[in-house]
Amino acid sequence: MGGSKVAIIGAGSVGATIAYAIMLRDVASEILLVDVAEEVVHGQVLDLSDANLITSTKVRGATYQEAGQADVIIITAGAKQKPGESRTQLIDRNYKILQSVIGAMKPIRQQSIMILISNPVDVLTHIAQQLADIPRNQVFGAGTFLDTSRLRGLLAQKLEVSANSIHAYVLGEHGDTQFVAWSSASVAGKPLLSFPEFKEGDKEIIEKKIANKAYDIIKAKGATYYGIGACTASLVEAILLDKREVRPLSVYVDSLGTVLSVPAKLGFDGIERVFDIPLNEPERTRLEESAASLKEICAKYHT
Ligand SMILES: NC(=O)C1=CN([C@@H]2O[C@H](COP(=O)(O)OP(=O)(O)OC[C@H]3O[C@@H](n4cnc5c(N)ncnc54)[C@H](O)[C@@H]3O)[C@@H](O)[C@H]2O)C=CC1
Ligand SMILES: CC(=O)C(=O)O
Repeated sequence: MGGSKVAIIGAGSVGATIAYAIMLRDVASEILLVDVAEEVVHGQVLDLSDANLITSTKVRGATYQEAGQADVIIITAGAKQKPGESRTQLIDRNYKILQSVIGAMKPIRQQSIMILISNPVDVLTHIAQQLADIPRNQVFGAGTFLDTSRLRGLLAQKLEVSANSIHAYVLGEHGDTQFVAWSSASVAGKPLLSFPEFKEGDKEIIEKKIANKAYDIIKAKGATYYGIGACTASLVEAILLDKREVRPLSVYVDSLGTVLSVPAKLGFDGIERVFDIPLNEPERTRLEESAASLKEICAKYHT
């Protein structure tokens, strides 16, 4: 493991929480923090380095150029939603920030893996794939991994089994057009919809709760960061340890001509395979609608 460097661009709430979660997993030798707010980087480095007794991961401030040479580059720089604001409403501000951040890191090391977190994550991933000058399968977004964690948490409570033992995905946009692939959800090889604890009416209630969760957290405390911190640290571990985990991630889907979340295999080389998950007719329609809505936004930002 010696020598793995993870750069985090944007040292605000999300960037610092991702750094902290990576440090607790002890999978990287060094974390490089970059932010336009130098005082924020200074404070985060001082604070995070106090965890030194329980981790061997070092943390320091760095330049964009150093970050561009890291093994994994995580982009969290940018504006966050105000209460009631949608993720897509951030696009104008965060497109400009992404352009300047990628430009400042260039030339990016050809083997680097880039993970997009800033919102709207699907659109920004698409743009980053065009700008970064590294292979497309090495640039992906956290997508609906966090929403899927939210889904499995709710199902775990209902079925009284561990969230890890539930196979179910939120797919499409990490945003308002996302949907749950109920028809393929299962526990112990048994379709979720066949469990007596799970009622038809639960689908709509659960889907609404997941779609609204970020809005509810932002209304209550201004930002979400623990969930994405934990999810992103596990993605970094999957890359550095070549775990080949299957996660719903923002990837380019050839058949849809855009970037959105479908299950994908993640390992040392980045996205190593994109899976064509079986969907019923209404779910297929929702995936296509999600793609159409993202394509409309992406069309305005083509480089
Ligand atoms: N994909 C996901 O599941 C999630 C995405 N997010 C997104 O993450 C982003 C960050 O959220 P927070 O950390 O809460 O915001 P924050 O405001 O706490 O931090 C953002 C940081 O970006 C920095 N920044 C701005 N322009 C920069 C530049 N050109 N170079 C380097 N740093 C720059 C700011 O100085 C600030 O420190 C938002 O877009 C938010 O919507 C948040 C939670 C989950
Ligand atoms: C902010 C955001 O994208 C989330 O918590 O899902």
